Amino acid sequence: MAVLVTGGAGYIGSHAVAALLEKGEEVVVVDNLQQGHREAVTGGRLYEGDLRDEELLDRIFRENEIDSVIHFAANSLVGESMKLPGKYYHNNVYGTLCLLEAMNRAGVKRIVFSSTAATYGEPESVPIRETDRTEPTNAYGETKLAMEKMIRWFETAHEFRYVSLRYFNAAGAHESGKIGEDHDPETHLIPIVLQAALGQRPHVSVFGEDYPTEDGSCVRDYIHVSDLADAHILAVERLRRGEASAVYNLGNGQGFSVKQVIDIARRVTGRDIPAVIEPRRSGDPAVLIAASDKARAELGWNPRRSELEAIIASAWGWHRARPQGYRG
Ligand SMILES: NC(=O)c1ccc[n+]([C@@H]2O[C@H](COP(=O)([O-])OP(=O)(O)OC[C@H]3O[C@@H](n4cnc5c(N)ncnc54)[C@H](O)[C@@H]3O)[C@@H](O)[C@H]2O)c1
Ligand SMILES: O=c1ccn([C@@H]2O[C@H](COP(=O)(O)OP(=O)(O)O[C@H]3O[C@H](CO)[C@@H](O)[C@H](O)[C@H]3O)[C@@H](O)[C@H]2O)c(=O)[nH]1
Repeated sequence: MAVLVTGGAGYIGSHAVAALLEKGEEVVVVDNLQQGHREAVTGGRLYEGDLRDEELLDRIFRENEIDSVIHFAANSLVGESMKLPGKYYHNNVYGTLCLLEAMNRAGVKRIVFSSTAATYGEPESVPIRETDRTEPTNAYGETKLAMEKMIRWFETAHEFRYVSLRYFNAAGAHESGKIGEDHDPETHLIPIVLQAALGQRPHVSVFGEDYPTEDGSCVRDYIHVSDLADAHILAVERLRRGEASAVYNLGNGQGFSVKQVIDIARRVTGRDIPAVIEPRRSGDPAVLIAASDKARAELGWNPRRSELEAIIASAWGWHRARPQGYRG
């Protein structure tokens, strides 16, 4: 039986594909390569195409013996979603609807879903637990919450089983050095900081220093992409055991401000990284830190690369070896 990975040529998806292959799983990927890279798919079978192409999805389910789906494919940028909410509703919500309908037609009812800390919005308390209020402050988080709820209704009506994984901020690269983060344009903090360290950017912009945090910049919980990948394997195994649907936070439970991330990157790289204070980016909550005890207890998840220095060093290894990403 194969696992279908949507968005498997993207950053986190490609690391999940690598982890599945390491476990001996058969893997099928569908990706429209708008953000993904052919080279990032290190094995299995790749279909280049869009989730909203129903005929393609039916063909994929016909041509492969798929028992579970891991659904990464989405647009996922907080800032962009505030300018182009329609793009997010169309790709994320309608794309997920097409996927669920195709799964239902094919009788495939297990799904692991890439959800996000952005579903919570401004947290009611920190660290954030899965039972806390979900009130997104950006259109991206709103679409992800809608996708989670849509999957729940497919459980009620069609006996789907799901695991929704609400990841906090993914960072780092695969230990093989073969895959890592490469977005165009890049908007994520850690790769931007490392591009500045490489001299590819004149400076890093710090979006806001008037947040109610210790140094005024936003605080996030950074989690290594390979630790995230491991959680997906555990989630597929949970669904195969026939256990109940569930929602899990995935983070390290430690918050770092934008300024702290830049300081740690200066230490790790030994390079000067100029920073410039700029206005807030629309849609950003001040603080996002995970309580992940539930994933540890129920999934047996054990993140092994938790130190931010090690996470940044892992990303630095990739950026230094591949300064042009998959193009270089
Ligand atoms: N990066 C993070 O820190 C983070 C945190 C929380 C949640 N997430 C979620 O994890 C998932 C993966 O994030 P990522 O950082 O790897 O993003 P990414 O952009 O690198 O990967 C997404 C992949 O999906 C593909 N894709 C998008 N829409 C598609 C469509 N309609 N049909 C086919 N392929 C499509 C893209 O080409 C890309 O390869 C997303 O769903 C995102 O919302 C990411
Ligand atoms: O040049 C930059 C880029 C980012 N930031 C700040 O750094 C923090 C992290 O930003 P970024 O790396 O863009 O990640 P988030 O906006 O926190 O979102 C990521 O993390 C979320 C989970 O927390 C996921 O859902 C999203 O898909 C993923 O993009 C935020 O406070 C940004 O305002 C800057 O100050 N300067």
